[in-house]
Amino acid sequence: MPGSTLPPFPNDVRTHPLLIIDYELIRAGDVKEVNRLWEAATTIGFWYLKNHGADQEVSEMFDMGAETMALPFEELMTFEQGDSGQSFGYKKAGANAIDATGTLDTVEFINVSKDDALAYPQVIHRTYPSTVNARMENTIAPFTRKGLEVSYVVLNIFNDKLGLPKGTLESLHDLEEYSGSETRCIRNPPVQIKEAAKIPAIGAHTDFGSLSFLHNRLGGLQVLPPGHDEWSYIRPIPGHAVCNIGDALSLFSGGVLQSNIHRVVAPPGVQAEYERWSLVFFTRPGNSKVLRALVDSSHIIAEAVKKRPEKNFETGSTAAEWFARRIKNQRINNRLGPETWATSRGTEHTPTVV
Ligand SMILES: O=C(O)CCC(=O)C(=O)O
Ligand SMILES: [Fe+2]
Repeated sequence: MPGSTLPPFPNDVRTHPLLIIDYELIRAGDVKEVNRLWEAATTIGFWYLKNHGADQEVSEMFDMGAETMALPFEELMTFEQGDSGQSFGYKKAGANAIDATGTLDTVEFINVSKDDALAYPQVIHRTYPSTVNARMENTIAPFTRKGLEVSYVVLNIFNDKLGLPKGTLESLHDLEEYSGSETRCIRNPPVQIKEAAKIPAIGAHTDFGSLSFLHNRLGGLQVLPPGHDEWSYIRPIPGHAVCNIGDALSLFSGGVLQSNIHRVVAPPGVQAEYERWSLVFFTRPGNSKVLRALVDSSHIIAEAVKKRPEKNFETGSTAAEWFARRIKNQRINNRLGPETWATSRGTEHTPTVV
């Protein structure tokens, strides 16, 4: 289980360094630290976050994940996401494609909606396995609140830097509006045969929403930094979250904020022999919000859009539609051919390396 003695991340694999941002400093408005966050957000869209104060919540969420994945498979399957584009619920390994040819993913995960977590015992979107219910109020809701708190701090900084009227990004992520925001606890089994280690566990993608607050114990997360043609690992650092920007913020900001492509492969070296657990809180816009560059509210965004006429920042899609389209078309049951994969894509460029 996560937290037990795990072998260290090896030193002989390619890694990409990320800026380490101090949450306490950005929360207090430290100008230098805010500028470092802005640099990370506008170059690669990934950074480490330290001093986030969520260690206890994270550890309990991993316990929730382990308890849930230990339930009988048949029971978990009664809480499945399904094929309609709904994200909340259980996803078995092999339910998603990881590429255009329909190769299957190897991870199972449990997604819990922020709306269900915060309203519990009221059911907003769906019901969950008993292990999730048992920890809804004491584990999942506190982690959800922590993820949202971090996101609002970061969103308000971006709001300022983008020259948007006060509260614009926050209102696009109105706590009161139902949204695709969710927690996800992921389990990837150890690789049995060496060959399998070469196949990604989660295929190359950009995240669907605005901000992701990710916690890793073992390696396996890789990024393809802008201008690079080789994947690099992100080295997990104990107590540090990895934060990244998703499609929605990239679109709202006219591409100023970077939604970078990433994937998950087997952990490197001897770490491959261990189960890989990861945990994410995804902050996504309110369901009704239209994904488009906020050109009318910020001259910075208007200028950025003008400079990139080849890019479409007018999706004509609400956050709910964007999200459902991506989820639905990566489900293997919905696959008709490579075009289904293409329909599941967001703002990511097509990587030329595999
Ligand atoms: O497990 C990880 O490290 C990353 C997971 C991820 O990229 C995702 O669920 O979107
Ligand atoms: Fe991701």
